[in-house]
Amino acid sequence: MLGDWVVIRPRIEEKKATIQAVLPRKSKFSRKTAGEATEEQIVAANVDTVFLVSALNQDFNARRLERYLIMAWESGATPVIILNKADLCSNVEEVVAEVESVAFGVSIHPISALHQDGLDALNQYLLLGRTISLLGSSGVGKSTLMNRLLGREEQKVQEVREGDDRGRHTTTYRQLFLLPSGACVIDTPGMRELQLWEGESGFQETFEDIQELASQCYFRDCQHGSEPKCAVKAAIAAGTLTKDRYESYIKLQRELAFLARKMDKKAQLAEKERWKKIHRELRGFYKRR
Ligand SMILES: Nc1nc2c(ncn2[C@@H]2O[C@H](COP(=O)(O)OP(=O)(O)OP(=O)(O)O)[C@@H](O)[C@H]2O)c(=O)[nH]1
Ligand SMILES: [Zn+2]
Repeated sequence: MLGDWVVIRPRIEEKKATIQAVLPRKSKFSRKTAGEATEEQIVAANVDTVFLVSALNQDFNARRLERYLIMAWESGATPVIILNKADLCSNVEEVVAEVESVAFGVSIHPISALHQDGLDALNQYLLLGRTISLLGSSGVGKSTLMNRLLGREEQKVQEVREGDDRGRHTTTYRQLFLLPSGACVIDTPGMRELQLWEGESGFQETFEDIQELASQCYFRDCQHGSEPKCAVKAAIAAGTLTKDRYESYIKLQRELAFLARKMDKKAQLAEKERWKKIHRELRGFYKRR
């Protein structure tokens, strides 16, 4: 898996190396496999820091950022928000304040990859042995930033050799870059197509403010509908919680619940199959007696 740390045994004469062991993963980015099946597909492993890149010349989309934050927290990596194209924005501080209001305690760095402004602030994440990854919509400047970090225009693609437990080897070309500082950057198309997957704990962290409010509702199982003494509704009325953010919370909650139900169904089917097989085997066993 892209990002895995492995123990290798060099075979000097053959100019080859064998993977002896894969170290336990600290974090993983996964997505649903395409299509109907809800299977987990790991896209990248051991990412320490994920740069959530957006562009300051586009309308800031708080809802999209919330999704990205969920994925980042869920993966086990630490999210850092990069606001690129600061050169095209006249109210950077205003936007930073707006971003702060949806991303509690997450570091925010306005930069211009094109003009190499503000990049020094990123050095703290690019330490020897650390792995970072870039996540963000098309056109926000991820490739430009990558090239700046690399200190060269050309992206070099490293070959990653993987083996599965059957010992069969497949060679896949993915993108893992080594920076001059000794940090690794993972830039795979897979990271760019991430979909929500089991975002439960990431969801809790992203919507900490609403969770906190909900804990103050009079009824413990308050649905924030027609219940009296609802802290969530009170906050919306008072303007301390925006309606948009609350609606986004509800929408993402539904999405996650839907995913959970789908996975549940799959688990039930698998259990049924398992019992069918056991019964078949038992029948065979009694017949033979
Ligand atoms: N003005 C300005 N333009 C930038 C900056 N960074 C990138 N760009 C431009 O934005 C465009 C898109 O940049 P890319 O680096 O290709 O964006 P990307 O996120 O890699 O896009 P995808 O590969 O489609 O995901 C290019 O024309 C860049 O020159 C910046 O800081 N300021
Ligand atoms: Zn309530």
